[in-house]
Amino acid sequence: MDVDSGEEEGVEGVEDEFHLPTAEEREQEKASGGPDLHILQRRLRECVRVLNKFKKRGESGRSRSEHIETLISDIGNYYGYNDYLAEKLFYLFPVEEAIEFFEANEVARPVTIRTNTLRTRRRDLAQILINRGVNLEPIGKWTNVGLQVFESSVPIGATPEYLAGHYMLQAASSFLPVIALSPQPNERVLDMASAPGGKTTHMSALMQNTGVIFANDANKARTKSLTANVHRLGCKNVVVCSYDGREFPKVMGGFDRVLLDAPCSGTGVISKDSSVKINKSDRDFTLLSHLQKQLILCAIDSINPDSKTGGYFVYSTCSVTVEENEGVVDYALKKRPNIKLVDTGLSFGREGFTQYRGKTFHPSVHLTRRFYPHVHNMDGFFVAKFKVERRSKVKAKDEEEEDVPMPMEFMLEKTGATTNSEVTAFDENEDKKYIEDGKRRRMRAKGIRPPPAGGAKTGSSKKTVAPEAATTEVAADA
Ligand SMILES: C[S@@+](CC[C@H](N)C(=O)[O-])C[C@H]1O[C@@H](n2cnc3c(N)ncnc32)[C@H](O)[C@@H]1O
Repeated sequence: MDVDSGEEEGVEGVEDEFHLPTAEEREQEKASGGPDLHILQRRLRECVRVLNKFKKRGESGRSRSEHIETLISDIGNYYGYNDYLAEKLFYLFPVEEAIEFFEANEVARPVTIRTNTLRTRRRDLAQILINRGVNLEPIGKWTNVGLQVFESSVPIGATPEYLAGHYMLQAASSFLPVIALSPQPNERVLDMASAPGGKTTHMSALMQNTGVIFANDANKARTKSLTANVHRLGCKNVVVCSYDGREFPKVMGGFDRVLLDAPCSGTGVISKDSSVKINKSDRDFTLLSHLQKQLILCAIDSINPDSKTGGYFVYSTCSVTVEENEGVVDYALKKRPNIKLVDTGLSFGREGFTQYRGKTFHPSVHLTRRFYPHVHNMDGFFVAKFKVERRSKVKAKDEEEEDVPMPMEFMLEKTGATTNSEVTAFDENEDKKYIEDGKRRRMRAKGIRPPPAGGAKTGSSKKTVAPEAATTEVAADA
């Protein structure tokens, strides 16, 4: 559908006849089998146009939220989403862009392949495939192994080169978390949810078949295709295993790098699997984000913070919802004071949300990256990269300045206070013991032996404790 924002005044004459149906009229419409396609198309276009300049174009007596309600319901009907998901996805974007997103989900993404550098070079692979009648081109400057297939006179998943493991049929978005993780030769790496192995085999190639990758997946049946891909692509540094990711690091730990390409709702890959449009409910998102939060902590705890070459962790999903992405990342930051977000190293992608519909995330969440079908012509995707440090180092670091300033919500969260006034109205007498303990700990950290407990002077009782001091103390204990 072509979304016309109606910026030109010339179209106003025709558009003025538009009438937003009342709730009653919409009920009647529903009862008679829903509005026909042309009415829906027109209404979608008109609602977008009105919402773009609501003050000027809004129907008198009808609110902005009435227009939005109708628009979301019409999006659901027109593109075939349940109301719940239509609304959830709609609010990710400005009005006009939301329509572009829903439209892009109706179009298949380009077919892309990843050259397996363990077996060949991209230039050689491209030449052989061109000779077989495949029309292709490098995907973009950001990858030196990807090729986009425009058309092919042979089935791209059954050429002799495919069978010999010279390439992997892989969505362009799937390259991104591996590029961000950037595993190095001779490292010990965990791919916590790895089947069918697109990312595992990519990592194996970047590590030049050295070191070791534990390719895990909880679903044993799916590890068959994982093992098959590992063999076909000639990856000799991969050990396949099947544990629930939540059993790590008990089963294994001490990794230089970990990738958690988490199980997710798949709202980024609707063009591939349109069943997502109707089969996801509120409960699914609650359960998924709960699992993702459990997995992310286990992934973080599986990393060796003393790794000489790494100490990095990447979290990714093929979903665009905030609770599966920024919400999970923010949760991990709160639960593990020894991690920080770092730049993904990816040259494109939109910044992650630091605020969303009344929720505020840690400011460093802007370092995460979002990818969209209508913007980047690839599946919807999310990538976050963390550096994991020793917990004791974090204690020492608390004496220094934070890399990223802590917003008030975080101070409250970490101090256990629930309102701003609880921090500022700090009762020094009541908390004397804790202040003393804090001072003694800081002295010990600086190598000074503190006076015996109870004997130290706490200074003027009027002196207020800076919220930062309260925060770092709690963080150091966490
Ligand atoms: C997005 S897919 C992984 C795709 C894979 N990384 C690739 O590139 O080919 C998510 C995977 O998580 C696995 N999974 C689901 N729950 C899990 C759990 N609790 N622990 C480990 N893996 C899990 C699923 O079986 C699925 O294969």
